[in-house]
Amino acid sequence: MKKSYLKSPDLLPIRQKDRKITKLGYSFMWVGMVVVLATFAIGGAGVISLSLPWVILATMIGSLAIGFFISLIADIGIEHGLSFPVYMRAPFGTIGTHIPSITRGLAASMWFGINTYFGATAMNGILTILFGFDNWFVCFLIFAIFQLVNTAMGIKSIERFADLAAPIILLISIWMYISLSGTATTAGRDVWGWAEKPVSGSAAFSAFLVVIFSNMGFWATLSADIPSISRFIKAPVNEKNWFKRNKGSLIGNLIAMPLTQTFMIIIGAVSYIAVLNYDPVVALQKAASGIILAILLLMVVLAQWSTNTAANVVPAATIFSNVGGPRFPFWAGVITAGIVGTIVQPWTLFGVIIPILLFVGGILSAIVGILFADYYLIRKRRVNVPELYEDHGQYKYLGGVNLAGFIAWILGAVASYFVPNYGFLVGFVVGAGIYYVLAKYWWFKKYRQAEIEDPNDEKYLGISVGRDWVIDDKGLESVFEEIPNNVDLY
Ligand SMILES: Nc1ccnc(=O)[nH]1
Repeated sequence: MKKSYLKSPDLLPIRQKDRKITKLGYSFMWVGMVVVLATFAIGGAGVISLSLPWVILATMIGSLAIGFFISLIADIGIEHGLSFPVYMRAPFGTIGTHIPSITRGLAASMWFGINTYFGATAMNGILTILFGFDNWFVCFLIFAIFQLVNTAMGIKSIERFADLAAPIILLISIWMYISLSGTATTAGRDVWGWAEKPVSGSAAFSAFLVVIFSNMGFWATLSADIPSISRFIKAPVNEKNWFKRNKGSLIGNLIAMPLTQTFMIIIGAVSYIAVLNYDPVVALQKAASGIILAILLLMVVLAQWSTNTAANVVPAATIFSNVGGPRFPFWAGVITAGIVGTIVQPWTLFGVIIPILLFVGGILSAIVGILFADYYLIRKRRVNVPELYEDHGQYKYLGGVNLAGFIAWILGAVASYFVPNYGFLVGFVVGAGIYYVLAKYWWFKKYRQAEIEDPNDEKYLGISVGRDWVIDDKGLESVFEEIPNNVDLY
């Protein structure tokens, strides 16, 4: 029997028994994701015009805010086990999903390349110290392959690496903080009071906003496609309370992430204050040497690695596998992400990272707004999941495209582009507002949606009514918790 293009095996809903990420594991994944050289850049850029306490305050506000949005969207993965590109078939259509999701896939691949490049320079530094070997491009290729293999081995393998790397990373970063603040003091600069070109009044306010929205834009990527990860988080069955059901994700998003993010921003700032360069690889090379430097550089390698697998390769590979159809499994998506991330020549991108972050944050924030409106406001968390996998089902709309989603996305992205200082919020509000009105009063009047017409819990909810969505080649079955696990239905 010919398989539907929409039924890639790696994109089917994740069942309860296959959800393997624990609360603690997810928090470790966040520590692993947050510690990455690009995070330091926000701190370093911040202390150019603001003193460190203000940069910290702005970071806490920004990362808590984005953690809140991440948590909202993560419920799609937790409730239904759906990944980002598959859920996006609802607000954008079974074909339309590809345009916004490839946008995100490209951003993720670029990040992969940037992070791999900096990891490769650190690895090169280590090999130079130990063996006198010096060729960063060879290091780039080797490092890329290690990370891709780690990702292709699946989400549990990523978590295991984070469990190992996160504690090491944290310990070394404390050490890094101490040694860099020593360097700053020696240079006669007070870590807690210094700013390179301090500003005041409205310029200070707008610098404060830039730090808030850089932090939000930074993780805006994950607030869109967190379902691709959260679908693997263990969650309680039959739990109607949103907070209790999402506990595994909330602790990571609202505690582990903001705390680590703030700490890393401090390190980036301190390294800028110490050596006037927010690339800690450079800062470290000025502040240490020999075997100590090699250990510090090892931390950079681990940090880049644990960010890349979870935050970049998983999302990109999930998306590419969705584009490629059932013959294009997750691992093929992983390889694609690696190739794309290399050919964009990421070593040229780091200098323009803050403007890119704000820009991409804006584009993605409209998508987050649309997801929020579609999932919570319009469908009220009920989803006719089997139809997401049907070529001619209710999400086909007009030739596979939901125009309400596209119009809202374009207007939201444009709006956020014109107010870059408030990028994420404007994109979110405009995207959500326009989508809500268009979808409710126009599109879904034309294209009827079963879960909106009949918002039945038993039919359209997932884990909170004990359901595992099971998509079968032959049709549309779903299995309830009442059926014992050991009965093989198919
Ligand atoms: N999605 C991402 C955001 C920030 N940094 C990354 O490496 N990836």
